[in-house]
Amino acid sequence: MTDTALRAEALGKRFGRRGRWALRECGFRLPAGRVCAVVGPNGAGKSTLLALAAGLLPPTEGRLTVLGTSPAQARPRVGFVAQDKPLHPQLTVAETLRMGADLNPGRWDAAVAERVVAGGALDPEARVRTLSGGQRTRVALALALGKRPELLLLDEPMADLDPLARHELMGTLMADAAQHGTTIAMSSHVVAELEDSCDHLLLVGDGRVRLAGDIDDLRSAHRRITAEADADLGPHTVVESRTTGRQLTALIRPAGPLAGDWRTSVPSLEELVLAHLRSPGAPGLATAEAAESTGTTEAVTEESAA
Ligand SMILES: Nc1ncnc2c1ncn2[C@@H]1O[C@H](COP(=O)(O)OP(=O)(O)OP(=O)(O)O)[C@@H](O)[C@H]1O
Repeated sequence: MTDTALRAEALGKRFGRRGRWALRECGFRLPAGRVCAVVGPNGAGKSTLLALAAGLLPPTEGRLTVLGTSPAQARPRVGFVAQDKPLHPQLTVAETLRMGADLNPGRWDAAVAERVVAGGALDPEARVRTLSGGQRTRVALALALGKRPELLLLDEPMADLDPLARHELMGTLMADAAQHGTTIAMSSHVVAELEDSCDHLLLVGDGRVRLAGDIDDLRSAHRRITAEADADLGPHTVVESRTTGRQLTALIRPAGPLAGDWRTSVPSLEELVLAHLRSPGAPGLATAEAAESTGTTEAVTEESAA
């Protein structure tokens, strides 16, 4: 078993010869066994990245390695729930699960698939086309989990689920991942919801990787500070700063000791993500374990996001 679930090297994807680059020069590593939040603004390239990892799109340049091999070869070991949850509308729920079993001989975990469906009290004889958006999501998740994947790619899986269903399915996902050591890469716009379940972050902005690494490491590499308006932020990397009256508040990456009269705190995941989203020009950061080229002994390596 490889210790790296995903490795991107100078990965780029452009739709059409003259189209815009959806992803460009992406380099990162996602260690196996992590639950990774993939976040970023609309159009940042999150779905494109997940579709590349699922082997549904070819890269335009660079390379993406999935579970130590090519995305196409890894496909039997990868579960993917796309944003639009494509399913066969004319099949019933029970037939859909039987199809999952037929397509994954020797791998299919009927118990987990049935548990996911049963949680929503779905009628097994209901046709997929008659299901609500959230109910369809449940069937798509059952198919993906039943495949007993080593890597689960989820594109905004919780978007159309009610709060109780979110809570219940997130719990099922996390328990299952912990029990089987499954790696999860999950895109979402609800950052606060990811804080409890994810331990790894990939922040994508304008087709580039802005932050990559263990969430606790990334948080502790930053500080929220409050200081006098004329405070000298000197050698520190400033992600964002704002002056109101005589007070300066900022999110920085310290490059040395901080002034004693500053009030400082470690940012939450949401504060960290929001600050980087508000400042698309701020320099990116990949922790050593998440940087594409490993072997560095530094705790963090900085990359210019220029
Ligand atoms: N099939 C396609 N053909 C042409 N352009 C595409 C296609 N799919 C995506 N794009 C473009 O690629 C860029 C990245 O899109 P992508 O769907 O990956 O973003 P995203 O981060 O998932 O956005 P959202 O949060 O809105 O789902 C966008 O500029 C989008 O218009």
